[in-house]
Amino acid sequence: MTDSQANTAASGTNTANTNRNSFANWQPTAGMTKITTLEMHTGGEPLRIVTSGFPHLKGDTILAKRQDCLANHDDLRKALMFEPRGHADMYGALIVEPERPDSDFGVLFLHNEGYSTMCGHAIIALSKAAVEAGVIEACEGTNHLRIDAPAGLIQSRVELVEGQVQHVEFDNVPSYLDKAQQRVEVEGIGEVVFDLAWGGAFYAYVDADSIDLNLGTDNANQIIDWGKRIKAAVMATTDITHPFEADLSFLYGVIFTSLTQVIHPGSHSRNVCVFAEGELDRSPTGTGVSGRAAIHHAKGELALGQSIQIESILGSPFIVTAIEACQFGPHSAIIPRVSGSANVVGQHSFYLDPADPLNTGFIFR
Ligand SMILES: O=C(O)[C@H]1NCC[C@@H]1O
Repeated sequence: MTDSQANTAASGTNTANTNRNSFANWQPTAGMTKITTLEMHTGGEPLRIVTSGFPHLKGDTILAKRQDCLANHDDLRKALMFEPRGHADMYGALIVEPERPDSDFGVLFLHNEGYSTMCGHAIIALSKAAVEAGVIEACEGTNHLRIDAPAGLIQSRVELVEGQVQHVEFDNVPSYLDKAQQRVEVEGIGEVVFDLAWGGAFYAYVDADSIDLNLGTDNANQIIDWGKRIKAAVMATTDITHPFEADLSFLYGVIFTSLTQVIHPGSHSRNVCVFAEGELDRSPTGTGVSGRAAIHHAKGELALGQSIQIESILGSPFIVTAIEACQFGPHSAIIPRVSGSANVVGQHSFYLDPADPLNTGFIFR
């Protein structure tokens, strides 16, 4: 008996003309907006790259385009990040025209609360995809990319061996320790000691062992809850000022670190980042490991040229190297170099139906 005969026999009379594959013939109705994406992850952290369907953004700089997106197209960010198309921990990248004449492209980073200033896991995924998709003309050996992010110019390199991507790394913006060993009282936790550092975004770094916080996957809810509480307390008590840009002067998240809770013998430590509206980074956080390198360098624990491997809540690794020292406004800074790996998981065609009451989505967090 064929599949279709079996189907007819099992389901009774009106199924003679049933074609179970005809769902694939569905076509959008007039008025629907179509947005296509390439779906990737870097060390487990999702990246939804918008490939078509997003309106052109106005502004000569990436920060101006970021403002335009927030003011005029924020519903599209929500539609792509929130359920039912995304989820509370979704992350996205929107490719825009660069602001520097010799850059390959510009990028805005999207998350559950708004638009971040820089994103290392996204840069790793975008660099790999740019080579594989032909965004730049790639060759065997080292391919160089220049990407304009809100926080500044990011230079990445993609190593191709026999047509396969073998290694991706990027040099971040100058990163520095802003305030060391600050103390804050946090409701439900008690006194928390943190370092404030900039690595393309501002984070409060808290030693998880000092507050008895388990950084395992089985404790994700408590990590998110404590991350949100500490973020609120730090924001209420701490001056956060980028040396050049008011638009970059905000606390993005809290990074819990641990030298003891590591699963790979090669790992120096673990980073678990809670950012935006309680998003939990599955990767070790590219901007976060940049801030870590700056902190360790400032404390005399990481020399120039020295690398450490930092693992995520999943154990996925990034390697960060302090490659050179520089001055960033009033701050002694370093340039961090970060490497990690990313994979493609799919491609989507999303539709927004004006008749859908949940068009712009929802999240539970
Ligand atoms: O890798 C990073 O830098 C990012 N991952 C999610 C939060 C940060 O933007």
